Amino acid sequence: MCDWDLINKVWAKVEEDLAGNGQTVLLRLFEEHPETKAHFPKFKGIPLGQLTSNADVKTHGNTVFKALGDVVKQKGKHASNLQALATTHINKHKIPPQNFTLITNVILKVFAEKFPGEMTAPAQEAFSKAFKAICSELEDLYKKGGFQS
Ligand code: HEM
Repeated sequence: MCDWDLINKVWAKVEEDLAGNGQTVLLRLFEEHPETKAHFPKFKGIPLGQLTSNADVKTHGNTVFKALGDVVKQKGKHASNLQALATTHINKHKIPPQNFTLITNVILKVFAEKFPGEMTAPAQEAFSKAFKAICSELEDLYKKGGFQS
């Protein structure tokens, strides 16, 4: 069982600057795992240094975090949210599933740095468990969706 109430408590803090926090995560993902940037038609041709001031990164950060917020607010009943994400990321964006593990690990790290007051040890544990469950459910959906890398 995941402690979704604890996760939602931290998420309320994240929402104080949803776009900015999403932007930080995307930039950190591109910095730590440069191969992930190549999956984004809008960003792949732009050097990382120029992306820090790119408004589209912030807009996409907001899009990603809005969708992730919709997942955490379901408190576990997120099957239809994950199905929608899997469908587009398999068929339209063609993102290999292990990228979800990369981004969720980056999110954990960024939250621990940015929100030390909220990201207590139990909160970190709750996020870690929830993200593992979400990534494993996405992987199952990828298998069912016949993902071809
Ligand atoms: C927390 C995990 C993630 C969430 C919640 C998320 C959410 C979204 C949403 C809501 C969209 C727009 C609607 C759609 O097409 O479904 C989107 C688009 C996209 N996502 Fe994700 N995503 C996640 C992880 C990733 C990862 C790890 C990658 C690649 C490394 C990725 C690559 C893309 C691309 C290329 C697009 C299209 C961007 C464009 O409009 O130019 N996503 N994502």
